[in-house]
Amino acid sequence: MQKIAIIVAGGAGVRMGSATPKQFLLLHGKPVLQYSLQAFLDAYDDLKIILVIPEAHFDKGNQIIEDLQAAHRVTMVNGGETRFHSVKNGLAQISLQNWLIANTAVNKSEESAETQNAVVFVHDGVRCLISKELIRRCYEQTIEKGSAIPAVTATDSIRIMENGIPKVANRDNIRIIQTPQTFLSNLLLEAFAQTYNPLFTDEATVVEAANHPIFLTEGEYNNIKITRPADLLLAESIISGSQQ
Ligand SMILES: Nc1ccn([C@@H]2O[C@H](COP(=O)(O)OP(=O)(O)OP(=O)(O)O)[C@@H](O)[C@H]2O)c(=O)n1
Ligand SMILES: C[C@](O)(CO)[C@H](O)COP(=O)(O)O
Repeated sequence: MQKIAIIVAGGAGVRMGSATPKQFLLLHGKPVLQYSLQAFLDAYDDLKIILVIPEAHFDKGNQIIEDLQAAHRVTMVNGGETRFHSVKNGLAQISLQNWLIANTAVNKSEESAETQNAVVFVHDGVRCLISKELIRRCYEQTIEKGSAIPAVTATDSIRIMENGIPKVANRDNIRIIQTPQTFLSNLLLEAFAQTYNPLFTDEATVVEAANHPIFLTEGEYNNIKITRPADLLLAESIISGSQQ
């Protein structure tokens, strides 16, 4: 089935506190975002990427695409006000490019076009340690169940605040959610037609709000989201370890 990855890198990186948005900071001499793109390009030869970044940084995006020699596989679009709006901009590109239309004309007088399903991955550009194995696991499960949301179990003790009181939670029941959140395109396109709700923190919440179940799959502890300066140091040391 057709494979499309929407890599969202449209944020400002406020928590990182750096003038350059974190997706463009260097990790062992290469931008964080470059690692994320590379993993998807390597996972499947026939996968296309929609890269969502702020228009003001298109020059940086173009440089990354050139360094990866991937201009024929990557389309760049502008970011939105929130992550939800950035994903929506990416999804709009799928329709604009007619990627889901298969021409099934039997003869010229009876031309008809059929909409096909694709597998769409939505990935945080700043989860730069994503593995090919996880991408492939998400693809396989999506074909089988319609979605794949990577998740890992909690390793810290967890408490939930209830009216200001920290109540202990059974951490065995907690799952920490990652990306790539992966869906059949018809499910995702329908869900993203909804009006924005601030409770939409990821694609799974959007799809559930459209009354569709979502299915978790095993995530990876190394698949961290670069959010604060310490995450950058951790990623650097994980990459150093994997190169030895
Ligand atoms: N309007 C937005 C906001 C976020 N993102 C992307 O969504 C991913 C996860 O978001 P987060 O870590 O929150 O990134 P920022 O919004 O940049 O960080 P912060 O909240 O600290 O400003 C990142 O790859 C980010 O670039 C996006 O594409 N468009
Ligand atoms: C999508 C996500 O990475 C799943 O864990 C997360 O919800 C993004 O949150 P952020 O606050 O926008 O970084």
